[in-house]
Amino acid sequence: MAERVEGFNFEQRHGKKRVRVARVWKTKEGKHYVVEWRVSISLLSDCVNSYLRDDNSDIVATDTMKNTVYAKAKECSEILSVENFAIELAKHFISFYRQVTTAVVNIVEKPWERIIMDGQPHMHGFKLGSERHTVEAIVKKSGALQLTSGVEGLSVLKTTKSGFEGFIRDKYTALPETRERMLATEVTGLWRYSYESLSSVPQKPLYFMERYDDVKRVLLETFFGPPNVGVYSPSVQSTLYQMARTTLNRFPDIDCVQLKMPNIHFLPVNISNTGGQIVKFNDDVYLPTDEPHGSIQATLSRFWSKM
Ligand SMILES: O=c1[nH]c(=O)c2[nH]c(=O)[nH]c2[nH]1
Repeated sequence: MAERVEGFNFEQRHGKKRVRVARVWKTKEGKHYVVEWRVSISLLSDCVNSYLRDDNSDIVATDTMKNTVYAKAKECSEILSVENFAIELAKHFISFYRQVTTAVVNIVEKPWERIIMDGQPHMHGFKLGSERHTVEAIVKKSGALQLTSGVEGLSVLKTTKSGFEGFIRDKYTALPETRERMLATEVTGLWRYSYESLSSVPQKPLYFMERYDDVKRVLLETFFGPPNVGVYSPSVQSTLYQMARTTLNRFPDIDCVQLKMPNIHFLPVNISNTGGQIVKFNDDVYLPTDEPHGSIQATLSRFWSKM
């Protein structure tokens, strides 16, 4: 949203980043639910006078934005998905302030999972899982919506059914071709929902929580293949594409999927000394590494998607 000021193009936004809030809900039977969110808000608003004329009369203070996170968390008397909370917050900013034209709310949910003890779900005990659920809700004054959910830190590894062959060989190429290697990555995924207005969002409070679990399941099933036989991966690229394609085919209300899948290398270990070979690699002993890593990402969207 650029505007012209003093003969320049000018774009601005302001907000509060990384506001941390936890919310607990308790049923009459004593079962507790907890979420922990890291909320970032960014407002596009008509407040150019604060930049140009030392006039803050159109500024929503970022401190007020922070307080609003806690006030809205308090107001949510029933458990709700992180998507619905993001939409509620954004809706507040665009409807409460005449100056605000667009609200952008990003939230990362910390993966607190209910503890199971002796096969029994604990009433109020939780442990931290690994991957994080993310959301971005962009809401305009008109009620137009862009809703993108995601997962980050989804670390996965398979010990076989992966290879890499037929790539370009030149004077700098040393990598042998293989049909047997480890495949490890940390998936970052984003998927954009097709709901393009506040009024079209499904009303069920836990709809997007279920979707998140379902999308994750599809991503994992496609990566690993069936439990007993797996599925062969000819490259990270091919597996990534299958994961994105299956997601779009399975979920009609998702228009666009972006996946980032770094290729995290496990190097074969071979060690020799003058006396001979100490360790000979036989698809068994590896050197795990973080860096350098391959970087592979792609976005797949339906023809009519705007992303
Ligand atoms: O699946 C892979 N894709 C690549 O692009 C690549 N490049 C590389 O060195 N190893 C691999 N593996």
